[in-house]
Amino acid sequence: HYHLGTCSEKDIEDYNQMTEWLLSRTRHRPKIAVVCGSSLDIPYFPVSTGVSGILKGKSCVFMQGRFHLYEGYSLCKVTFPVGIFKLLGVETLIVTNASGGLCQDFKVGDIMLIKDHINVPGFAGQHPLCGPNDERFGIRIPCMSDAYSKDLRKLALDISHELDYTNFVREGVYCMVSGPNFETIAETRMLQVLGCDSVGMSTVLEVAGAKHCGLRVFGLSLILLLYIVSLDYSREEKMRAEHLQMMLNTLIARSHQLDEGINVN
Ligand SMILES: O=P(O)(O)O[C@H]1O[C@H](CO)[C@@H](O)[C@H]1O
Ligand code: HPA
Repeated sequence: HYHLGTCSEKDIEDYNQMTEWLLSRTRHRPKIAVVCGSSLDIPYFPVSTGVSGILKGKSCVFMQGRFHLYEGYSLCKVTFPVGIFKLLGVETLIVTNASGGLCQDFKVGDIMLIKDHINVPGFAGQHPLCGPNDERFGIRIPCMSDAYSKDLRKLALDISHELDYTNFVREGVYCMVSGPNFETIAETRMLQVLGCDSVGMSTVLEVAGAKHCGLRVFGLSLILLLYIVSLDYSREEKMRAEHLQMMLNTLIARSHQLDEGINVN
């Protein structure tokens, strides 16, 4: 059932059943959940599959692929896995995605640590937390100003130094659009003006859900393509200013022609 809007009684029942089902089938009690976007593939896994296991000594649950709004899933469905993670006892959510670079300093292949986001569907009322608040998960109006854990970002930056990755690890603001088309040039310019460093069609809804239920969030975005619409108009502006001045001067210089014309008529 595809609907945009809040969770129904049935969805809440789904949460409980799914959690029970998962807990009964694995001895793992993961504290970390990883949503693998297009940038991170678990080999041999069909789309939107979950798996839990031990990675580097830590019990983790992974989700291969995710639900996107543009696929027709409801907002509730998109954030459903996050609620499940919470009920499973997860404390930290790691989200990854592939996005288009808007920041002029970025290069294709850069890894952007997400420091903040802009929720474009949210501006249009398409927000997974709209509707009656599910108190099991969190408060009615959650704070979103510190959605991406500062500590985890600091740790990631330290690690990028240790690994000698600093020339391609960046930090930036991720913007979610609903898709499914890539952005027009005018939209790209708009997003750049709004302070977005990259744009994609996911992640933000999951993060809003995660923040609502008190998960610590860390986000990584792989820059897959670059929008090369330059915002640097300074040279052109200068040229145009000269041209404008020239036009004005010429107009004034020739204005007698107009007067003469009027006089003639
Ligand atoms: O964000 P993930 O899931 O990585 O997917 C990204 O890749 C798709 C576009 O190629 C869009 O869905 C975009 O959001
Ligand atoms: O350029 C993009 N725009 C939106 N979504 C994307 N996902 C990967 N790249 C992009």
